[in-house]
Amino acid sequence: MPSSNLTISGLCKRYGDVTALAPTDLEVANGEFLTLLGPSGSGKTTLLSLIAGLSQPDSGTMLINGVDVTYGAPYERDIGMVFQNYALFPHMTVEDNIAFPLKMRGVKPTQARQQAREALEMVRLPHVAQRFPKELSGGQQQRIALARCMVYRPAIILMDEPLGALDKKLRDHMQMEIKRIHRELGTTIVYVTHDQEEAMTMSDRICLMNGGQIEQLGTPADLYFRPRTLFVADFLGESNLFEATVTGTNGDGLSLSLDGGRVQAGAAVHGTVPAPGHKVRVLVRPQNLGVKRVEPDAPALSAQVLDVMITGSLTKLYLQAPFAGETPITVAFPTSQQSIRYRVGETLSLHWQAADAVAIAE
Ligand SMILES: Nc1ncnc2c1ncn2[C@@H]1O[C@H](COP(=O)(O)OP(=O)(O)OP(=O)(O)O)[C@@H](O)[C@H]1O
Repeated sequence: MPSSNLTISGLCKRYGDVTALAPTDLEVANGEFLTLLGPSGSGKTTLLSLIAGLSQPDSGTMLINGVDVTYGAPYERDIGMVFQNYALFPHMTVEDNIAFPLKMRGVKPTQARQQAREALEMVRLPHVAQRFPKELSGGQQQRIALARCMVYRPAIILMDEPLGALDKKLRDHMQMEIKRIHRELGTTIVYVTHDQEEAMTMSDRICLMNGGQIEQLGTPADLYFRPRTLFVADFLGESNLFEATVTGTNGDGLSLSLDGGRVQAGAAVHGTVPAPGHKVRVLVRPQNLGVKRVEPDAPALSAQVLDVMITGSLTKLYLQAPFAGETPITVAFPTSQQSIRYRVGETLSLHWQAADAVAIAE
């Protein structure tokens, strides 16, 4: 495991009665791409501002490469920042914009120019060196902002919704560009977004925040397939949640009864194992849920088809059943000849592999 270059212990921030960040511990490894993800008001920007030194904590400590910077000024921390509004200097050329932080650090002009050109190569825009920011597209300006930030090789780059102002196509492209640059530079990146797909695509680990606290910290796959709470299950991707009662343990998983005890099924469990008799919710992702025509007299978890949507390569069925509550159940599978045979109103039985389902204690 690479050494940790950001260590946060008990960091806390209040604004009057509002706890923007409850006491929080977080370690970010050297070279890691960590994303702070969460709904509006969950504390992402508060945590990022504390790391940047743009605001001061009420308590706790923060080390960057082992140096205590808890109350240090932003310029005393070895960090760079990229924001949604590119904040380039409008009266300077692209090259001068990028060379600026180097000149501020006392690098000689010829050396600064050389490094600025290398940074422009890195973001694949060497031909715009003599243009002014207003002569660039939004995506180009954001790449220049990134080049200006990485040119002095900070230990950590902080990015606050850097792609928020770009349209979807450009955002997808810039996600790949940022990932490539991250791979090539090996710098630690702490990235803020409220877009779960962006977080899943880009991160080594996601720190999912809720109400000023870390709800779950782990790899995208951890959070997607092994959520610890209903909030995590619901926040990341489409989810089906079924009410069930624990009937026993079964290796790494649980045996469950669903639909008022009519059907038995299995599910994996993470963390504390709920005792028999406890109510849980079973999470099954749409692509892990199978459907069959109901066989007469066979016990089945049955649901009624509400809608059939063939969206090109993927078919989605929406169904309803009492054990799923008000929310329609979603089943997704590759489109085939079978897709057009499902009928609205017909009853189907649902099934899944125990390893593809997760029981979450309520
Ligand atoms: N300067 C401030 N004064 C008072 N309350 C604040 C201040 N800054 C943040 N808060 C409050 O702290 C909480 C966390 O806010 P924060 O901006 O960190 O959330 P966020 O997850 O970044 O949200 P968003 O995605 O909307 O930017 C919110 O309840 C917010 O209203």
